[in-house]
Amino acid sequence: MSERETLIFDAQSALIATAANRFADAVYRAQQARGTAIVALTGGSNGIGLLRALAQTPPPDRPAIDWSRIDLYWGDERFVTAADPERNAGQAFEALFDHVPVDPDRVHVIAASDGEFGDDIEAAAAAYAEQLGPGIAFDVHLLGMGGEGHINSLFPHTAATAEKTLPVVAVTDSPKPPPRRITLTFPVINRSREVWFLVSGDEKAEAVAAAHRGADPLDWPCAGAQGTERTVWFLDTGAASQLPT
Ligand SMILES: O=C(O)[C@H](O)[C@@H](O)[C@H](O)[C@H](O)COP(=O)(O)O
Repeated sequence: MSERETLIFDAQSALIATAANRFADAVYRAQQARGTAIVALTGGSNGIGLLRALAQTPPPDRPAIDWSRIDLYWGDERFVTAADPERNAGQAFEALFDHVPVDPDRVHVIAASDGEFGDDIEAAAAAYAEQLGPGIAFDVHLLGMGGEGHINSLFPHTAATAEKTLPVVAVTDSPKPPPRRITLTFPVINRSREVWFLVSGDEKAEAVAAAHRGADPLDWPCAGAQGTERTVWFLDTGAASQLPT
């Protein structure tokens, strides 16, 4: 039975600090249980803030992360050139992975528009699906969320959000720029053991409330993501402000 946990913090910094401690713990538990931890990362201020926090010296009660036994994937990526500062992967490397000993063979970035597949976004999406392999289950899938409820590049009332089979799709008309993106879809997100939402700001409150009342994911994509074991909402008071008390 999947559990939902909703944690509310006074400040974004406290949200990120707690998420970082829980992340280290989840990685440690996964590595103990299965030898490796498989995680899906997200961009945005909280997703990158979490990585920055993990780059700092850990507090004494946080387990040290064995970076050599972690498989890294991304929930979505902007289909821009490798050097474009908009790339989630580039931001993640700058924040953390340039500074810790990850195994390059376990870092699964989504292709850039000047990468192996050139400008062929469909080929890049198909290659990412190959990299995931059949039946992948992330130990933790991190998610940021937009004010209209988008997660990864799953926007309201779009084919990507309605996708029921393919694990990865190309988006070519994203309502939020840049228009071209590659995203994981619900069939793979919802095989994750744990799904964590990292959400701050009043402008996210309506979407947070919609997800908590079980709205239609086509209207509010955030309502469609759940972990098989646990779904955790890390919220600041602004983002939580429309939840029933
Ligand atoms: O791909 C994008 O355009 C953004 O990265 C976006 O999906 C972001 O992750 C969320 O809007 C949450 O962002 P914040 O954490 O900054 O609120």
